[in-house]
Amino acid sequence: MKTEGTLEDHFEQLGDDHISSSEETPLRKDAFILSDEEKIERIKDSVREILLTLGMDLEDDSLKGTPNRVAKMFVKEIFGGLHPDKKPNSSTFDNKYKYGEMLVEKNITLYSTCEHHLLPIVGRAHIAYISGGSVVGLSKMNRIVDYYARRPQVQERLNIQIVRELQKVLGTEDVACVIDAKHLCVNSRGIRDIESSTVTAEYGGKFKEEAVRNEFLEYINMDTQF
Ligand SMILES: Nc1nc2c(ncn2[C@@H]2O[C@H](COP(=O)(O)OP(=O)(O)OP(=O)(O)O)[C@@H](O)[C@H]2O)c(=O)[nH]1
Ligand SMILES: [Zn+2]
Repeated sequence: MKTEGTLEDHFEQLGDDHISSSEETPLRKDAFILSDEEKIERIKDSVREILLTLGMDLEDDSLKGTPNRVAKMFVKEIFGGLHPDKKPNSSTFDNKYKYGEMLVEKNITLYSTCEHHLLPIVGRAHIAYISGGSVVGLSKMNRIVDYYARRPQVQERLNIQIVRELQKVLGTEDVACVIDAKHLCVNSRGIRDIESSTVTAEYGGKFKEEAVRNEFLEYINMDTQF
C-alpha cells in the first residue's frame, strides 16, 4: 500500500489501526511498505542511537559494526518470519498407505524472541496430527515452527499459530502442539529464575479427547533410545 507523505505521516495516520486478530501477530497495515534493505538502514540508525545514548564509543573497532549487525539480524534472522512470503511451502501427499494412527514430530528445537523484552525464548515444540487423507513432509513441521518463531512472540500465540497453519495445510482439525520453553526475560533478568520453563498446549479436534491427548503426551515423554 503506497500513500502520499512521509512514512512518519503514514504511521501517524494509522494510529492504533492494527489488522490483526488475537491469534495473529499484531502487524500494522504498512508493515511491508519498506524493503528489507530500507528497514535495515533505519534500524541501524536506531541501534546506533541506543548505543550512543548508553555512552558507548562506536568508533571502537569491536563496536563499529554492531548497529548494522543487529539490524541485519533483526530483519533477516530473528524477525525474518514476519513476512508472509517467508512462510514455508508445506508439501502434502495422499495418505495412500492408509496410516490411521497419530504421527508425532517431537523435540523440535525452537528459538524465538519474547515481544515484551526482546529477549530469547529457547525450547522444544512437539507436534501431532491424525491424517484426514493428507500427510505432510516431516521437515515441514519443523519449518512451520521456525517460521512462526522468527517473530516477536508470546508463547501462547506462537503455539496457536503453529496449530492453525498445520490444520490448514492438512485439512483437518486433528492437530496438537505442546511447547516447553525457557524465557530469558524470566531466567536471566527480572526474577532471574533459571530453572523455570513455560509449557503451553493447543489441542484441536480429536486431541480434545482425553485418551487421544494422553497418547500424544505419552509419546512426548517416551525416552528416545538412540
Ligand atoms: N503470557 C506471557 N507472558 C510473557 C511471555 N513472555 C514474557 N512474558 C511476561 O510478560 C510480562 C511483562 O510484564 P511487565 O510487568 O510489563 O514487565 P517487567 O516489569 O519487565 O516484569 P518482570 O519480568 O516481572 O520484571 C512479564 O511477566 C513476562 O514474564 C509469554 O510468552 N507469554
Ligand atoms: Zn519477556
